[in-house]
Amino acid sequence: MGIEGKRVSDTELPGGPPGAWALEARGLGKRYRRGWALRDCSFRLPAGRICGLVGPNGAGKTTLLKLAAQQATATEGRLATFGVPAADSAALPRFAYLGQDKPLFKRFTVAETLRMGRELNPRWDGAEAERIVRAGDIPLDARIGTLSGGQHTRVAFALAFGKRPELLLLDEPMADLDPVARDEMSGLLMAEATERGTTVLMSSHVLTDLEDMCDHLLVVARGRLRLAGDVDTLVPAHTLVTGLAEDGRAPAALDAHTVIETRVQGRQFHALVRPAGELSDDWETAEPSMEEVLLAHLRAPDAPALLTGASDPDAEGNSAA
Ligand SMILES: Nc1ncnc2c1ncn2[C@@H]1O[C@H](COP(=O)(O)OP(=O)(O)OP(=O)(O)O)[C@@H](O)[C@H]1O
Repeated sequence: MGIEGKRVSDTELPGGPPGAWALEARGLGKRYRRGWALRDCSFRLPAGRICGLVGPNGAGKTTLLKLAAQQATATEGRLATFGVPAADSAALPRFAYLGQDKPLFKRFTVAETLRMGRELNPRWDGAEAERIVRAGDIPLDARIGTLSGGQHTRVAFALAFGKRPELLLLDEPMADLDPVARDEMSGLLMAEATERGTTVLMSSHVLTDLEDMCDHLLVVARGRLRLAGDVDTLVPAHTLVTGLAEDGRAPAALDAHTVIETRVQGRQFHALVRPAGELSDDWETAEPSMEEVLLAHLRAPDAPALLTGASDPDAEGNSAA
């Protein structure tokens, strides 16, 4: 992708065989009649990560998930799931997709829905699917059309988990769950990832959920990838800087660094930067939280992109595939 920002060199991940990447995109783009929903998107998502997919409304998150889930076809570029082209039928048993609308047959009962899951999926884990449904006190003989929004979501989760996928693609999965169900589902997701090595790619606007759960991030804005990498390399690549403003503006010396966002309040400026060397001793510095980094990038969608470590397929030493 046309990255003008700097890249942080890899510290942990090797180039790895193609299967090491749950997803690998190269120059991926999707154009609808109104224009490009996603463009020039290149990244790798290492297997086993819980990845938050973040971006403003209309950024291209659902489009990316749909391309990975065979719900849409790419206009340009390539996307692979565990080294298999994402549009290939061989990729089908390896992922489960929970879209925003979570379509289920309204006339089916919950039991019939789970039975359908068993018949369609060779690796079906009926005990797990039923456990998830029962934990929400949902009667197995209830028709899907009579369930509340949150109950409907729980059954959709049960279907997705029951499939025992290697990659879970979730589009704002928690949106209509109550706080207890949210907590339970996020616990399930984390258990899946740690116990089975399941990779999760999950879009959400709830930054606190992402901060609690995710160890990896993809940030998109205006159809372009803005951030990709492990939280513990992406977040420390940024610094919060506070100091005295000069003539009501952030000091010119700040321009030596990659400035994501600046604000002036009274006599002081506050900035989030990616330091390109030593920061002035005149300024106070602090490590930002993940939420602070994400909010700054959401407010500044045109900030230079950053892909850390093995996330960047075009970085030196990462171009094995
Ligand atoms: N089927 C479609 N036909 C035409 N345009 C579409 C279609 N689906 C998405 N788009 C457009 O593509 C762009 C990206 O949409 P997408 O749904 O991927 O965004 P998003 O990041 O998931 O947004 P949100 O956070 O609001 O769910 C938007 O401008 C949207 O209007």
